[in-house]
Amino acid sequence: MAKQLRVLVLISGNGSNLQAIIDSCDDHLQADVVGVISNQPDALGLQRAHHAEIDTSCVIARKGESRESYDLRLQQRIEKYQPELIVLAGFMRILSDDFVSQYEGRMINIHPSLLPKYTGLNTHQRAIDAKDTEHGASVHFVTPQLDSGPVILQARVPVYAEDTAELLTERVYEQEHAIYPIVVKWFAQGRLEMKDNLAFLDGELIGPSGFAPD
Ligand SMILES: Nc1nc2c(c(=O)[nH]1)N[C@@H](CN(C=O)c1ccc(C(=O)N[C@@H](CCC(=O)O)C(=O)O)cc1)CN2
Ligand SMILES: NCC(=O)N[C@@H]1O[C@H](COP(=O)([O-])[O-])[C@@H](O)[C@H]1O
Repeated sequence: MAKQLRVLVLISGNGSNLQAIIDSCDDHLQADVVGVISNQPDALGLQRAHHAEIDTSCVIARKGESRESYDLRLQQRIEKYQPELIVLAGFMRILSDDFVSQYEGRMINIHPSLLPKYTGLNTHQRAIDAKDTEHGASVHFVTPQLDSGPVILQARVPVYAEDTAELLTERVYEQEHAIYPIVVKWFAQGRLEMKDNLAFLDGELIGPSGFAPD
């Protein structure tokens, strides 16, 4: 069997993106999810990991705990898994600069918007309120500035006049579940890297809207 990339997934909730990555892990993806860490003990994603016989762990914020203190505990837990790639999959905590610097270039996130539009939260409702006709999802490298790391791959969906945030969320989810495993595979194949806050696939610079096939 080809060498499998050691992937650690951080979650906070449902875990549908985690599930998409688990479902795509085989020789084809050349990656193994070696662990799942949640900051929420009741995250459904933990049950998904357990069902897939993947080791799980929780790092729960303590009352009044500083961001840096939490992140140090998170880092200590992460190191037990010796991951080669860290995948944020609905991980709903802003990570401190020191933490990000430890993993920059081997930590990715999926965000439910066409970055750089709509960083932060509540992206689907914001797109509807703005009467956008297009929305989507972005996979990007994680950098200290929130949702501002170099974009790797995007997927676009139409926004309809009658859309609710729930309808749009489901439409975006379908695309998220398609693109995240692709990016994990690219990383597993050694084709993806981040240099000088830019993303490269096969040595070619990836543009601001992500990889665009010829
Ligand atoms: N330093 C970075 N940290 C994180 C990044 C990043 O690019 N750089 N990506 C985010 C993921 N994310 C959106 O994709 C995101 C997660 C969380 C928040 C946020 O405002 N969190 C609040 C708490 C919100 C809550 O508990 O519901 C907070 O941490 O204070 C915004 C965007 C992951 N981290
Ligand atoms: N800013 C981070 C953020 O909003 N991420 C979003 O959280 C959801 C997690 O769903 P999941 O737990 O079912 O994968 C996904 O839609 C992801 O794009």
